Amino acid sequence: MPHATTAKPLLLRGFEIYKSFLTPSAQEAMLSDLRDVVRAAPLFSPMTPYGKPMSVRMTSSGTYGWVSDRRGYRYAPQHPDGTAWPAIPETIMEVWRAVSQTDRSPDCCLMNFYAEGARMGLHQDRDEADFAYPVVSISLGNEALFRIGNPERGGKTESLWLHSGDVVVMGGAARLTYHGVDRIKFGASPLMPKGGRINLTLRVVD
Ligand SMILES: O=C(O)CCC(=O)C(=O)O
Ligand SMILES: [Fe+2]
Repeated sequence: MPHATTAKPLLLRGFEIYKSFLTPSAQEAMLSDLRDVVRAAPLFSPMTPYGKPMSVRMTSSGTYGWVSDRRGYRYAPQHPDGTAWPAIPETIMEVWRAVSQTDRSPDCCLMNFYAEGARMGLHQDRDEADFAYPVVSISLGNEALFRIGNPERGGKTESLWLHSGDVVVMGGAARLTYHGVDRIKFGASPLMPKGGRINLTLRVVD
């Protein structure tokens, strides 16, 4: 498995943060797989139930993908264009197997694309059936200011910059901890010369 380190993660409010988990060549291999995913399941701009488009563009791989429209947020077995989601690439599955501490496979790999100005408000990931399974997050491309709150709404928060190749495990007592992305440092990066950030989250859905 071509990741740089399995050294002990940093712990921040129960989130396990593996800095530089993926080597530059592992990131390149993953990005190449993601180009195939996007060809099969194009990025789309989800509508919030309030009728406002989200600033990130999204797609998924796996048995389920995450969709959002005026009917609300949910996991769906098909892309909005009606086709099945492509399989989760093996380069991504390897990360899950290395850090998730479960034998269960993920059902969904949600891909968020952050263009200039995109962000994600503080939220909990709670559309999954069983919160005993972690959510595993992989960052590629531009750095993101990631904010971590508390298991309940409100209270003090802490932020850190996530870099390309970093992996975060949101599990255990922190599985329902609020988190979000305040901003990205948009610009050319070695991995993505045109700029932008990709975040992948692996999830057990049902
Ligand atoms: O982009 C990130 O780092 C976090 C994404 C996220 O929280 C989500 O997709 O639920
Ligand atoms: Fe999330």
